[in-house]
Amino acid sequence: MGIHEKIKEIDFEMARTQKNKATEYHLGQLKARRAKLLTELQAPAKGSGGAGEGFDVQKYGDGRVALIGFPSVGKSTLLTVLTGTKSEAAAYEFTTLTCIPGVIHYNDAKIQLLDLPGIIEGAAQGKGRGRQVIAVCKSADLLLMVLDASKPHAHKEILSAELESVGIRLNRRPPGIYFKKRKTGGVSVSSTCPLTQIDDKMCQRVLAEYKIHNAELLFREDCTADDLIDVIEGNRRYISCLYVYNKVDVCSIEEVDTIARLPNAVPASAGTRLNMDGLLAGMWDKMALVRVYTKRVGGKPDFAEPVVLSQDRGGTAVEHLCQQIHKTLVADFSYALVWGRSSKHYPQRCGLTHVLQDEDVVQIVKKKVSASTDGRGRFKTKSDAPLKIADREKKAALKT
Ligand SMILES: Nc1nc2c(ncn2[C@@H]2O[C@H](COP(=O)(O)OP(=O)(O)OP(=O)(O)O)[C@@H](O)[C@H]2O)c(=O)[nH]1
Ligand SMILES: [K+]
Ligand SMILES: [Mg+2]
Repeated sequence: MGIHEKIKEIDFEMARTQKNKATEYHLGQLKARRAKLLTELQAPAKGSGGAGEGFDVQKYGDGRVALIGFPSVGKSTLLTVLTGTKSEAAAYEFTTLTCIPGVIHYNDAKIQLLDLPGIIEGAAQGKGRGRQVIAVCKSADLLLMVLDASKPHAHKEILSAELESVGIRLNRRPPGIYFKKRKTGGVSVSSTCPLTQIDDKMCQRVLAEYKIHNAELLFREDCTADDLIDVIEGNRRYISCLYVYNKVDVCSIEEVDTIARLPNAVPASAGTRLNMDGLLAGMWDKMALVRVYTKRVGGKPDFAEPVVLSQDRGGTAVEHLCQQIHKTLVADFSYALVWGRSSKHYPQRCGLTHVLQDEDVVQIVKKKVSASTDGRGRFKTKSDAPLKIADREKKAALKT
């Protein structure tokens, strides 16, 4: 029996099992079995390398945003409008067949936008170019799920379910569960809050499905069996998503108003350039990029080209700033002076762990390099330093 049939069989069994106290554990076990099969299904086919021909696009800029949606919802039109890179748009489905990259210049940052072929129900199981599209989505920092505002809103749920089934979690954080396998001692479950959706027995049944009989579990939230499965599987991608309801030019004012009130939703029309600013602003907020302006001793901050940090790409602490500037800077780091939203006083003297905020100005002070070392210290030759002091004394003597 193939994996698809096995999944279908489990779905059938889950559908016909009544939900009650007695079947609860059995259902939990089935969920785990299903999750395992889905993971198996995603394992790359033998011999295939990365995302596939036409989809291996190099990362560029400070963040990557992917356009995902059904065919002909206006993804390519949107790419062309936002980036100026032309991606063929037409009234027939599957106009786009590969991954087309463009760049958005916004708030001094460069954001890579990727146009992709339309995907359809069943994409997760390999329909159309589903697999390749999903692989690209997994590499993105933000997804723009493009929906046709004039079409049934159920499309959003169908697409979300497809992404869910390949381990992508939209607008969610990893569950607050500490999980560690042990050699002996059985399964120990503890929690820092009341658990209303899962108990010891359920944990044991789910773990047993993964042949784990010794483990420590600590719940920091009121989690479900699905959350536990996500943590055990460990391969989930937590990605932010904006729902772009395109083609609102053909909707009534009332419909646009309803859309605008939905969470994470942006009404827009790429064809008529409606609310492109709102879309860019929404994107910027979701990406939570942190622009840091560096400043040399005695100089002005470099406001032309910020170093852009993000939680999705490593982190936003001083340490991450140093790593982005130069690979040896962390080793040479003494302290940083920080002006801006993250500092309590101007400037604040900070260490490597200090978390920066958007538009902070930072001056990095390196450890004193001994004068005899190479050119990266303040003094090039041994004679430099004493000479400067002597100069200062000479000046002072002249003044008096
Ligand atoms: N009315 C209206 N039509 C639009 C809008 N944006 C795009 N279209 C039209 O919708 C059709 C599909 O646009 P595309 O940009 O090719 O859509 P796509 O999602 O890239 O399609 P595929 O690549 O085939 O998946 C084209 O005829 C566009 O002119 C819009 O805001 N309003
Ligand atoms: K199209
Ligand atoms: Mg297209």
